[in-house]
Amino acid sequence: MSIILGCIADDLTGATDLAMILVREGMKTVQIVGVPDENTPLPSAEAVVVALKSRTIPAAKAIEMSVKTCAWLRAAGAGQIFFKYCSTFDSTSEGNIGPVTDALMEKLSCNSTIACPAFPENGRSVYKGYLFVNEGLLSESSLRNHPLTPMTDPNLNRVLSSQSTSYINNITFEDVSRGPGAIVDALTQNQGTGRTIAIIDALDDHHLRSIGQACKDMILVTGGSALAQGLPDNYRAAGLMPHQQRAPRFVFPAGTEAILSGSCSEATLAQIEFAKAHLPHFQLDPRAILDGAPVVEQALHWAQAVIEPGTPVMIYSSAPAAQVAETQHTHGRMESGDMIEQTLGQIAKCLRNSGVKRFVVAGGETSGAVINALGISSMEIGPEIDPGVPWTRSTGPDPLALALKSGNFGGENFFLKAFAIANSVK
Ligand SMILES: Nc1ncnc2c1ncn2[C@@H]1O[C@H](COP(=O)(O)OP(=O)(O)OP(=O)(O)O)[C@@H](O)[C@H]1O
Ligand SMILES: O=C(O)[C@@H](O)C(=O)CO
Repeated sequence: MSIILGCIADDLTGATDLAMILVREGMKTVQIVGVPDENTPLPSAEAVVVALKSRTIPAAKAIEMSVKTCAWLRAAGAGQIFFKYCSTFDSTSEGNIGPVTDALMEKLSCNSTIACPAFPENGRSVYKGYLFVNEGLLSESSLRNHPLTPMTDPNLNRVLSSQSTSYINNITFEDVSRGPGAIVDALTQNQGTGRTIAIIDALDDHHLRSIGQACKDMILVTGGSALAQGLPDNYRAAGLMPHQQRAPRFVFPAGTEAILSGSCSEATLAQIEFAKAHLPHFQLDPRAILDGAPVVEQALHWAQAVIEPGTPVMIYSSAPAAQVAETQHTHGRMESGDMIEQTLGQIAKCLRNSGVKRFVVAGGETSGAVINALGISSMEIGPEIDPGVPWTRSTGPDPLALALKSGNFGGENFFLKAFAIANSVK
């Protein structure tokens, strides 16, 4: 089977978020982890989402990984490429978003694409080129304190212009609300200005579906996961996929359960507080990790004494912004982030070896580290827990169930809800 849509996601939780939206819209979707190569088997799927860990790495490396992935997806038959980044436009100031978009346009010989991070179901909207999170501007949300990519400018044109060599313009909601024809007209006005990225307003899913329809002939589309919801209808209209198909059955592997969190977002901190009242929990001390103390052994020793079927354990390094800033001040932002991620990855590996089969992991970078440590190379998508977060199952022998949660996603009871769903599926 030749694939229709090829997606490049800059982190792991973002990739599962996108894959779930495609599945929800009726596309057979498989997620691959890491840059695919000649040894990567071609999945039997209509859409392939490749999860990279390229959001916070140097731009040149992010370009290299994304361009290689794009070449693989094109060779596998993808007629359209989707570059997925965060709905809060998370990137370092040098970006991966601008440089990777430029490089993909170059690679695909295209002069025009769009950028739209809006995800209305999760409170992200773009209005007059400004990114809003719930009721306020991005820069007034907790994302201004993100441990790796603090977002302090809500003006997407300014952010992208500082990262990209393309011409950046805006298509505002007045055009978007007039429907796909008006959006195509607005995009056509860019022609002749050289390589152009249009930042498109979207306030609701109806806008996103119109934008999706307007992009049917665009070889490269960039944005948040919700932008993809309009694309499968284009493929159906073009006769590339059937109008209806049944989702494959999703079976949860039997075994014990664990939550691992390195996310320091406000949503995750509230979810941890909620879960602490119900589950055994163990807080990792970042200073001990950074000082080389035997933290992995200590966490495992604790876990082995309390874990039992039906009682998930929760191990977390998550801490409020002031504590994170203190750790970063003494040990460096990327360095401390990386060491804490590696520690959670090692803990995951040891827990798997001791019988844990169902993991909930909070945080995009943390999920990337955990999946790498577990050696997982591809995943199938299962039931939705909360908007943007599905259960997934690793492919191959001895599968694991994994729920990879973006930092800011999920309701307060997310961790308990995830296991309740897993235990209700027979
Ligand atoms: N106590 C801590 N002090 C400093 N850094 C921490 C601490 N705990 C975790 N970190 C680091 O903070 C970063 C959190 O990023 P991660 O992407 O995992 O979560 P997130 O940003 O909330 O999620 P997402 O990217 O999905 O929104 C990781 O690099 C993690 O190692
Ligand atoms: O788009 C989002 O907000 C998420 O899928 C994500 O990428 C967070 O890391």
